[in-house]
Amino acid sequence: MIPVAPDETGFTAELGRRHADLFEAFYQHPFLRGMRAGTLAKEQVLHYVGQDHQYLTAYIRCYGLGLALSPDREWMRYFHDSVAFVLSEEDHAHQALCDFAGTSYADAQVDVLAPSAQAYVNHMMEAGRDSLAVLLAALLPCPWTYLWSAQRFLAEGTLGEDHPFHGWWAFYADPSMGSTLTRLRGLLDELAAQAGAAELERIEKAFVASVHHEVRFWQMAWSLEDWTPVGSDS
Ligand SMILES: Cc1ncc(C[n+]2csc(CCO)c2C)c(N)n1
Repeated sequence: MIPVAPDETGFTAELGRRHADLFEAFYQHPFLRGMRAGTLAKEQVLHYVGQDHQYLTAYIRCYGLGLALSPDREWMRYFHDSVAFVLSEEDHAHQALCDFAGTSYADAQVDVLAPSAQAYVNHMMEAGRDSLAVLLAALLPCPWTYLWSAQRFLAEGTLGEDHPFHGWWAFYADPSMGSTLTRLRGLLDELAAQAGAAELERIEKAFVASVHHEVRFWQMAWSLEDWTPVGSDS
């Protein structure tokens, strides 16, 4: 299953088609399989929550970079609304995971980003030093992979109210998530239509790197990645 409907046109639709294999790798990663089956260990879920809260903080900063690059007030409104959404809403998704782990959100907080989360954050922040279009391309896989996965899983019809991660899946399948994604793709389509060949190449590179980082974020949580020196036994 690919993340683009057959009748969709435009630059981001082509991006989605060209890199559908990476979206599939995201969906099939053992961590997300475990989110579907409800079989993850509590420590894996908590590792994800702690890292993801930090990731979202960085994501909000990137919206701030977008605000600084905004050519007009319409763009500013987009970033303003987006900051407000992540700042006040996205914790709800984490809450469902904390409930599963029997931990408070406050206790799930960490102050050090694991290597893979740090690499993703660095990539997005760096994209914000290029152009508005490159920044949006780096930010796009975040809502796109989550929304597409949640809608795909819900369409399978096996998500009951009693699923341990019901709140998390329902949050990302919500129509308000859909409008965030549609808006972001529309803005990037607009910018891409005016971009030259060199910028288009950087846009695609930034997008592809972020989809890779999304898959690696699962791997980080799945393997409880931290800064223990690689190859040591402890
Ligand atoms: C690693 C990681 N990637 C994507 C999301 C989902 N997400 C984060 S911000 C945002 C955009 C608007 O809310 C979305 C969909 C996440 N939580 N963590």
